Amino acid sequence: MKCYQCGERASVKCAKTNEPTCVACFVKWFEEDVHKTILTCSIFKHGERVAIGASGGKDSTVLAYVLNKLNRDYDYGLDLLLLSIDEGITGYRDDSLKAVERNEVEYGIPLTIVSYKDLYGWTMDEIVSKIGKKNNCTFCGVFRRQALDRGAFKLGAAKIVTGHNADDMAETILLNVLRGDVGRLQRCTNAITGADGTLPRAKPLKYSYEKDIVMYAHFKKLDYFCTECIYAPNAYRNNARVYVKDLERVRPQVILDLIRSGESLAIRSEVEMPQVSNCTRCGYISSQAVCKACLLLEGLNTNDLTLGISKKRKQKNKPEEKLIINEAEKPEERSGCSSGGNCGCDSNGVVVDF
Ligand SMILES: Nc1ncnc2c1ncn2[C@@H]1O[C@H](COP(=O)(O)OP(=O)(O)OP(=O)(O)O)[C@@H](O)[C@H]1O
Repeated sequence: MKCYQCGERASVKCAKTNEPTCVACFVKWFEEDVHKTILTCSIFKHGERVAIGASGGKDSTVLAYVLNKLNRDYDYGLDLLLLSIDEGITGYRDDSLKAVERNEVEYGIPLTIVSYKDLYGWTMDEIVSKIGKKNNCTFCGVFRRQALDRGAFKLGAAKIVTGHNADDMAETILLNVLRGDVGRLQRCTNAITGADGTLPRAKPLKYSYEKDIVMYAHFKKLDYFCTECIYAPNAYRNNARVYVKDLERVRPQVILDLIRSGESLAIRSEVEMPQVSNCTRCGYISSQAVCKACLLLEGLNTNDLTLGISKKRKQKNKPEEKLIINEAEKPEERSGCSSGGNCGCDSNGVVVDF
């Protein structure tokens, strides 16, 4: 087979375009594709300080490498920083952070590590030994989201970028449809979120297929850590993942189509959305008087492990949300994980935006 770009011998099939290509053309195409997303979604302003959420996994490693390259090649003028959150998971995060530390040296991007232990007084190992594996993703996701914000704020960053990819987006859209979570369904496709007062978060890989990311990391010999979190149980998200992968085998275009479907949905203007203010305890942005991280923390410190988890407690302030395509349904109350990524929590604790 010949490379569809240069006519030389093809050695790989690009997952997103389904075209045979040679390594050199694939690498160039992948970088240009991310550049195109950055431009069309107006992800950066020239001269911005940007914190890259660096977990040491494939996505954020590719993101850091490609952003660093595009920043030089296209003179974005970005001041790039690596920001890692150490959740305190022995045998998982400690190993993946070693990969980030090596990349700090290799890419010449300064790294800051913020730990749950320092911020909250608890490691995930300690939390899991107290609460067990059920709901632990809720704690981890809520804490991580806030930790990334706090770390980036401390660094003076104007924006956080994460390695969420097109497959993540497609799964998340599907999960939000399956749960009827229309508020998140509307938000989860945005390339930039955070208009509600938190630091803006951007996803430059939102149109990049996971298979292409893995291929790029392979061709560029990038140094990353490749293991699932030891505390992720059998996730409801995994069903969506398997389903999307099955569909992708039949029709690769399905991932992009799902994203475009999600992007096209809108909530009717008269629907009331949560009002955002500041947590009365920690000052962090929150749609409740006390933010979820403070509630969870209080629960841990007072042995009331339903605090911030229990559905009953949460019911009061949840606004009604309706999807434009369905007038009648009010979404079920749900508590849950805010990891927004591949957290792996089950259907008791689910939050599926980023
Ligand atoms: N501990 C962390 N520190 C900093 N950023 C993180 C951390 N965990 C996740 N992120 C950010 O959130 C994104 C999505 O995280 P998720 O847990 O879904 O992992 P993933 O899809 O396997 O990504 P990766 O391959 O980068 O680990 C990551 O790409 C990264 O940008």
